[in-house]
Amino acid sequence: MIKVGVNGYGTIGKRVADAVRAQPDMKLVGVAKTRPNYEAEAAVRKGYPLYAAIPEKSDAFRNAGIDLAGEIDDLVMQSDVVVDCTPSGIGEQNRELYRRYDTRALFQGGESADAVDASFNARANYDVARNDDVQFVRVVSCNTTGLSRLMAPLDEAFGVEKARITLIRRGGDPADASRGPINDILPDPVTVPSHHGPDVNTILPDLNIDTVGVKVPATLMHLHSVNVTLSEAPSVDEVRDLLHEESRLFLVPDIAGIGGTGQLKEFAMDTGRPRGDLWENCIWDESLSVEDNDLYLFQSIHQESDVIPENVDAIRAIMDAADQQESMEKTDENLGVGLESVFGGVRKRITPRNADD
Ligand SMILES: NC(=O)C1=CN([C@@H]2O[C@H](COP(=O)(O)OP(=O)(O)OC[C@H]3O[C@@H](n4cnc5c(N)ncnc54)[C@H](OP(=O)(O)O)[C@@H]3O)[C@@H](O)[C@H]2O)C=CC1
Ligand SMILES: O=C(OP(=O)(O)O)[C@H](O)COP(=O)(O)O
Repeated sequence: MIKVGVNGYGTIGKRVADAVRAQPDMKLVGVAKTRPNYEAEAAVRKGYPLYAAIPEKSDAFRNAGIDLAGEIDDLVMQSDVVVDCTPSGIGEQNRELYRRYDTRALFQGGESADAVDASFNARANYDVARNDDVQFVRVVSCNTTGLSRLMAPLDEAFGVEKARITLIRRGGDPADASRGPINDILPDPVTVPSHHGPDVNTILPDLNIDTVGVKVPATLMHLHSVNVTLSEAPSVDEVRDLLHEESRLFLVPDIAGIGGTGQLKEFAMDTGRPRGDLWENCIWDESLSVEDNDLYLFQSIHQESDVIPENVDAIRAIMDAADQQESMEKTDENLGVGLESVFGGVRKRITPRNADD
């Protein structure tokens, strides 16, 4: 049983805590927060032991009538792995805390690649974390996760000569009031190519990729306009079959009438996904096209949740508790990852286990 602590219980941290609880081979030791706000209340209601992330602020919890299980040092001592989900840049400051107790730690995309021993994506480079010398691993950002998951199978099957991606980035998360209201369209970053390409190269070092980013007044999901020049010229159906086999790529069927991210999120909520989360890349099936060697498609990324299964797999990888296929299948099964439309014509995914049937 892997004992897991979550330091930082916000957009990502609360989802990681729920995902860890859903894994039979993991035990959630507790979650750490700095203040007794509505998210702390939710943690208590879920029965998650609450720890004071900043010991000097412990009284705020007691004064609010919330019993603490301890302070952050206690959480770190009791955990095999801590998933640091603090705001960008704070994770790096916590490294000494984890080192003090020889506790492995996962960081998120807001931390620098230089602050860790390895950057991680389960589909593209799972084994990079399975090394005794690796104490700190970064689960790359939502955009880099979405790009790595797509590029890995394309490169393996057809070879990628050059990828050019335009990222239409949401302006902020729905609950992130500090960044709204938003009313502009910004080249962001204005410098091109953007940081996303080099970030994908922390996962796929040899991939030839250029990215540009804009920010728009939206909060629900990111949208990627993808062009990939392949070494071969596959048919659209060959590309479709390849992508369909990937559990974390959802081909949005045209018959579903899903025209945008709002309807995608509605679909997720209608199907009973917790918080309306979409752990998968959502690729518009109708957008798939191949012109000579050039593949084009649109995909949407749910920034608040696509990194969640990646964190679960990174826990097993950093503990060397499972290989890539075993971990991804276990994560997908226990979390419920792998959207399939109920509409006719959507073939059952051939998983490695089924492939021999
Ligand atoms: N949101 C997104 O779209 C994505 C974010 N990420 C990355 O995930 C990380 C977390 O982001 P996100 O969840 O959005 O951030 P949030 O602001 O939603 O949550 C961060 C949480 O950390 C807590 N916190 C603040 N300071 C500390 C501290 N010193 N010690 C412990 N906890 C603290 C805050 O809780 P409190 O109320 O207690 O202060 C807050 O709830 C960042 O690196 C980000 O780049 C990655 C992918 C997507
Ligand atoms: O943290 C994120 O976005 P944010 O910094 O706009 O909140 C997401 O990880 C996306 O970041 P990216 O667009 O730099 O990949």
